Amino acid sequence: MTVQPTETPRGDQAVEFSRLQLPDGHPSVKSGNVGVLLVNLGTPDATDYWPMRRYLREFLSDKRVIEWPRAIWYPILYGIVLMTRPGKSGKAYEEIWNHEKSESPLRTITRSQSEKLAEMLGDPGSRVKVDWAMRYGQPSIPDKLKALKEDGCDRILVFPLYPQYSATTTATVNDVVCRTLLKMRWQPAIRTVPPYHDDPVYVEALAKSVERHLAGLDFDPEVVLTSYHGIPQSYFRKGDPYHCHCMKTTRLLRKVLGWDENRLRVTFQSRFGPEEWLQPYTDKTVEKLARDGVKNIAVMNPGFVADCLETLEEIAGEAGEIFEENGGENFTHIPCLNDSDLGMDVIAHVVRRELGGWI
Ligand SMILES: C=CC1=C(C)c2cc3[nH]c(cc4nc(cc5[nH]c(cc1n2)c(C)c5CCC(=O)O)C(CCC(=O)O)=C4C)c(C)c3C=C
Ligand SMILES: [Fe+2]
Ligand SMILES: [Fe+2]
Repeated sequence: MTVQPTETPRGDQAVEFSRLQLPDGHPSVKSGNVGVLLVNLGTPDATDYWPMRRYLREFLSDKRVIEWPRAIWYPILYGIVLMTRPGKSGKAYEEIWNHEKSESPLRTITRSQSEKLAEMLGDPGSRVKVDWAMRYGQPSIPDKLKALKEDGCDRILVFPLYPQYSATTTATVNDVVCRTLLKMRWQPAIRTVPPYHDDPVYVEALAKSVERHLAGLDFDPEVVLTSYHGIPQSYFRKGDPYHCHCMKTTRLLRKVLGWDENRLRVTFQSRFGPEEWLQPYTDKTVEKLARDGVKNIAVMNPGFVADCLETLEEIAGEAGEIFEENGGENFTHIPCLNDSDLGMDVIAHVVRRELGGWI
C-alpha cells in the first residue's frame, strides 16, 4: 500500500485532520505536539547495596564522568569502588531519603518541577507536553523521548538541568539523546537548552533566595559561600568551561547583592578519587573560616537546580558539622531554588525562550 504524505497543520486539529485523511488500515499517528523533557543527574532506586551499586556502576562507567582509560579504571571500579562505595553512599542517602515516597529528594523535586512547569505552560489539553527523566537510573531518557514521540511530539526541547555547562553533566545528557535518535526511524526535531549561568532571571532569583533566607535568621553571616560541585582540574585544563561559568554566576550574584569578594566566595565540593579537583574546596574553606574566627556563615549551591545528596547531606549536614567542630557558631544552608516560585520562574523563563518559534 502506498501512503500519500498528508500535510499536517500544527495543533490538535492536526491530529484530527491526519486521522480523517488516513487510508484504510493505516495506523493513526499523533503529531503536532511539542515536548519538553527536564533531565537531572539521576539517583538510586533504593539505598541498599544492589540498587546503589547499579546506579553507581552506570554513573561511574560514563566516559564523560571518568576519563581514565578503561583498562586502568575498570579494575579499580569493579575491584574497589563498587565493593565499598554502595554501602557508604547508601548510608548517606538514607539520611536524606524521602521515606514517605520511598525515593530520593532529587526525584521528588524533579517530578514536582515537571508538574508545575506543565501547569505554567498551558491549560489541560495543551499541545506542550512536559515530562522528566534522569541521566542515570530511572526514568530513562530513551524511554521518555520515545513516550513523548508516541504522544505526538514531533519537536522536543531537552533541558539538562545544569545552569553551568560541563561535559560531565550537560554533554552526557545530550550524548544519550543523540544515541537514542540514532536508533529512531522517525525522529522528532530536537533542541537542547544551553547553559544559563549568566541569565539575569536566574541570577535575580538566586539573589532573592539569599535575601529571603537571611531575613529569616537571627544571625548575620559574615561570609556566604557559593559552593559548586567540583570537577577534576584536568578537565578544566582540557577546555571544560564549567569553572568559568561558576565564577561568572557568582560575580553577577555579587553585583546584584552589592557584596564584595570577601562576603560572597566561590568554593567547590564533592571531590572523588585521588586527582586534584577545582579549588578552593568547600570543606577545607569551611574549616579554615571557623579556625580563623569567623562565627557565622551561610552556604548556598547555585549549580544545583534541586536539593539532593550533595547539598543536603554534604553541605547542610557535613559542612555544618565541620564548621561547628572547628569553633564556628552559626551555620545555615540556603536551599536550592527547587520547585519554589522563584525556581519555577527560572525554569519557565528558560523553556519559553528556547521554545521560540515552536509555540
Ligand atoms: C566521579 C566523578 C564525578 C564528577 C566529575 C561529577 C560531576 C558532577 N556531578 C554533579 C551533580 C551531582 N552529583 C551527584 C552525585 C554524585 N556525583 C558523583 C561523582 C561525580 N560527579 C558521585 C559518585 C555521586 C553519587 C553519590 C556519591 O556516591 O557520592 C548528585 C546527587 C544525586 C542525588 O541522587 O542526590 C548531583 C546532583 C555536577 C553538577 C557535576 C559537575 C559539574
Ligand atoms: Fe556528582
Ligand atoms: Fe558528595
